[in-house]
Amino acid sequence: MSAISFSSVCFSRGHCWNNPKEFGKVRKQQGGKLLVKCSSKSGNPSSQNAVRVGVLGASGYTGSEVLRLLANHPQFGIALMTADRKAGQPISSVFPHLSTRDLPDLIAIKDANFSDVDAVFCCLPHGTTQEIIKGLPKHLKIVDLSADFRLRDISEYEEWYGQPHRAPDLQKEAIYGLTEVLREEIKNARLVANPGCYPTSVQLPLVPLIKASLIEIKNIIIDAKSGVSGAGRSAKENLLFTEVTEGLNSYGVTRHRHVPEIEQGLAEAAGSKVTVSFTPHLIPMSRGMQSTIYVEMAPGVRIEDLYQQLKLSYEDEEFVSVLENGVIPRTHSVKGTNYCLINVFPDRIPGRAIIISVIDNLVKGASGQALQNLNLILGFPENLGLHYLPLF
Ligand SMILES: NC(=O)C1=CN([C@@H]2O[C@H](COP(=O)(O)OP(=O)(O)OC[C@H]3O[C@@H](n4cnc5c(N)ncnc54)[C@H](OP(=O)(O)O)[C@@H]3O)[C@@H](O)[C@H]2O)C=CC1
Ligand SMILES: CC(=O)N[C@@H](CCC(=O)OP(=O)(O)O)C(=O)O
Repeated sequence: MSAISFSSVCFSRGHCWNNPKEFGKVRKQQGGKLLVKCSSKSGNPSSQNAVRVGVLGASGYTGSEVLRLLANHPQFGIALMTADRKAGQPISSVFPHLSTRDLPDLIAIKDANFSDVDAVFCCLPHGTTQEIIKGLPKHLKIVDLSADFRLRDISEYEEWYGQPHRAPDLQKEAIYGLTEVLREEIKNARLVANPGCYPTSVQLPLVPLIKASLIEIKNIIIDAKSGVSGAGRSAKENLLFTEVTEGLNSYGVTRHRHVPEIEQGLAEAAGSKVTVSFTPHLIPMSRGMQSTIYVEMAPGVRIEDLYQQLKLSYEDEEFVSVLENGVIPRTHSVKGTNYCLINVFPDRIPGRAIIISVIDNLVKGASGQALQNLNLILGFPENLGLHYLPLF
């Protein structure tokens, strides 16, 4: 990263954004000074100005999504990509849709040389990640997409993940990466624990409402649904087409490992313990996630108060939008993008509200938010490389 100058270089408007409003936002965010330069070839690791990025677990779904997003990033070049079973293979044989990019072959982590790498996205299964990150050189900035550093209390990690935490010192250093909520802390982090997909979709609507004491912190019910890519790419019987298609499958009923992560974030917003009822479901689509959340409003609070609070909280946020009154968020509208769309509706039971939040589990729920976080850590505009319209 030493080759990068973060100041006084030009910003090619045509290449980076085509939306003058967004361009204006970046100017504002950077105090009117344009800080980065667009390289002519996205994702080119040899670019003189590129931050050299490693993608650990590039043969998995979130890893491949990082590769897709980085193809549109003017400053991050891919220096190395690792795999486990697929080590030694070119990316074209693992993900043919990425074969048009000039990318390095997949290698095993033990063969990776990080001396020339600035930052890594760690897209590995939880449980294996702690040991791997512990062994990485200290100069690396790390965004970890697994659950291994999300729970501040390591005894809680052991309880929910069924094994003792293997890097307690690193856990103390890790910053939880819910960007819109912890932006300032993330800017100074070396290791960011990127949130889980369900916890992202739940905390984004609930944190501002809890902070403003507009909803009760008891009786929160979360009914959540995920596309099948949420379960990763490795083969499992319950993920076969025949098991998933034309049906709805509840899982993790009464005890899903995202419960402590959700409760941790909501408790921080409330300043006291919060418990939630949470049931996830697998639905027959490849990507996308919806959380339908049932809450009790605080005494005297009206649905309009919830709506206005959410609007206010996210009015300056590019990636979280509160829809117009009455418009129902749909997973179609966020497919392939880093957006979270939210809306709030009055329940027919007086005093209760229904909140709907949608994200793409692989983007805002994983690789997109991870890129948002790495942009922040490295001092770039946080939306760099994240301008995608929905695939619908
Ligand atoms: N999928 C999603 O929507 C989300 C996932 N996450 C989290 O992100 C992480 C990655 O998820 P996802 O991409 O879906 O998972 P995948 O199963 O699709 O990919 C896992 C990757 O890790 C590699 N790998 C597996 N075991 C090892 C090991 N022992 N040592 C080194 N590399 C290994 C695999 O290599 P190979 O294929 O070559 O064996 C593959 O590249 C997980 O922790 C997941 O929980 C977070 C939010 C959302
Ligand atoms: C559909 C599906 O199986 N989804 C995964 C969650 C994906 C995710 O966010 O997982 P991490 O916490 O591991 O990062 C699950 O329920 O375990």
